Amino acid sequence: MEYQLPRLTKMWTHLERQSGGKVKGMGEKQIEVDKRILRNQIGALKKELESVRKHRQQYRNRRFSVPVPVVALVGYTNAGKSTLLNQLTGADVFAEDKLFATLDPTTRRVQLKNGKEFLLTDTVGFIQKLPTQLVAAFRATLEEISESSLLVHVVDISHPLAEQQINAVDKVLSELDVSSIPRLMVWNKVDKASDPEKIRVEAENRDDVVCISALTGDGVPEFCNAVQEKLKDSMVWVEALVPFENGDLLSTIHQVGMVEKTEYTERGTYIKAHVPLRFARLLTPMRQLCVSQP
Ligand SMILES: Nc1nc2c(ncn2[C@@H]2O[C@H](COP(=O)(O)OP(=O)(O)OP(=O)(O)O)[C@@H](O)[C@H]2O)c(=O)[nH]1
Ligand SMILES: [Mg+2]
Repeated sequence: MEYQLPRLTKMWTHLERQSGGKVKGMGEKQIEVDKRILRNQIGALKKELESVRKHRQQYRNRRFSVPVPVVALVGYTNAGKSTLLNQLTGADVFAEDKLFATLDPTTRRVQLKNGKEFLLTDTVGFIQKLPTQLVAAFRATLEEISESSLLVHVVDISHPLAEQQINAVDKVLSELDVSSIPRLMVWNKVDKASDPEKIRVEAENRDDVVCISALTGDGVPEFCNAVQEKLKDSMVWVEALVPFENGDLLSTIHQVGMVEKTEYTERGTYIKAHVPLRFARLLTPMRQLCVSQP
């Protein structure tokens, strides 16, 4: 609409010519009416965007109180992000609509068979040359990305322009303040590629690339493992003594962290693990307890 606004005038020039000046006044009035309608619509949409934004902020705040890592799917439009989300929250992986699983329409809770879990956020697909006015409309998605623990870049590797699409996504990401967030690249649609074996070999030779087919589920377990490994990058190492009465904390550590060692002592459970930073803060008193031990 912002694109249309200054161009409205041209739509009426044919009328002017047709009726030789007589209707010119009328046409101009009509333009004013059209412009006003457009401006009102733009205003209403902006208000709506702002309320969506506030709403999502509230969701995120609530989500912050639960220390589950957030993984954001990013990528060029049509790369298969939504398909991957569906595949992960479908039959192979247990996913449930409870608590923060329904926090917003595109974030789902993914619970793996090994008891680990993370939140997976599907985002709006990127396109080349995102117009600046559109960036406002994408803001909610972009905010979601900047607050996640891991960015999964989904690529349609069967696409002839895959390389250019990767660059376009990287460019958008470089314009956001997300360079500190770990990344994982996923080559999707291997099933559709002309030479899947060649692509698999190439992916194996590279760090940070996992080959999958979101449609058939091929490679998805390996993808989950890679996500777990990568999430470790955003976690901190803690050693803590958790009193028995805080048993619920222990199960949360197992759910969201990577436990290396547990030992049952008289004073509680001694645990060594990688946990999300926010959660580590929660454990602070117990960490001191551990340090003060002889
Ligand atoms: N053959 C094949 N097709 C796939 C695969 N993954 C996704 N697709 C198809 O690709 C199309 C786009 O998939 P989406 O999941 O909607 O892509 P998206 O990245 O969410 O797209 P946007 O929402 O526009 O950003 C759909 O028709 C999918 O069925 C795959 O692994 N193999
Ligand atoms: Mg999608």
